[in-house]
Amino acid sequence: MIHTLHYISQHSTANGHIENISQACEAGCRWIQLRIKQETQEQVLPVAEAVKKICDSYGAALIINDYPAIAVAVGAAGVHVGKNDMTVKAARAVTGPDMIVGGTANTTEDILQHVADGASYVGVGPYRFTSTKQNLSPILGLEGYQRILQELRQQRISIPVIAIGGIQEEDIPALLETGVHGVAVSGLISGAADKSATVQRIYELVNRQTIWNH
Ligand SMILES: Cc1ncc(COP(=O)(O)OP(=O)(O)O)c(N)n1
Ligand SMILES: Cc1ncsc1CCOP(=O)(O)O
Ligand SMILES: [Mg+2]
Repeated sequence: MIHTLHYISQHSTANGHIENISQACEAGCRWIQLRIKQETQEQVLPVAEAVKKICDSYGAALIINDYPAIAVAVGAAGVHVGKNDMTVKAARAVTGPDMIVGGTANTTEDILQHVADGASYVGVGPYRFTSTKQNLSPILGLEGYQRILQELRQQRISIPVIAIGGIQEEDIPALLETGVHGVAVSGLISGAADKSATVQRIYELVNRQTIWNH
């Protein structure tokens, strides 16, 4: 089952990612994506091994950003790949059929391709501008999600859509109303003064909507 709250790590150092993920787990996050940019696969591997142990101790699922081979090597739950990484099909060829493979999408066409390639979920964004990621695709806004989710329903396409990009707590109810399955956030939790309280409020928002939708 794809969770409704995805936490994406961010820090400038390897140890910072480990600390960052420990804190997110301690605050209650149970779906963690290790996202280290501007490091080699060799440098990311030991960090992935360390955070896998942390995630296991909290019963949290670990997704590795960009590197399917690392996801396989550390026994992570899955991998997330974007347009500049590789296709979902290529990632799936590395992970095999059972691992979670997520793909980034900015359009309905992107989503259809990921579905055809065997994606488990799609990360769709950005919702709004964010400084967490560089070279953003066109901003979708609420209208973008309304249009894309409607197109998916019209085409009878069913795949968990995870909204991402600059998402704040107050955005979540309206985003879920569009039909998205959940949200992926980084800055909202990384920068929170009280991470536990923030995570608890986000879970209440995403889970309340899940109950309404079913
Ligand atoms: C859940 C989720 N959605 C989208 C992304 C973005 O992935 P990508 O486009 O490959 O960009 P980077 O994160 O690698 O900079 C994501 N990581 N997670
Ligand atoms: C990885 C990624 N992909 C699109 S926006 C984004 C960053 C999400 O982080 P934040 O929640 O801090 O905007
Ligand atoms: Mg990527």
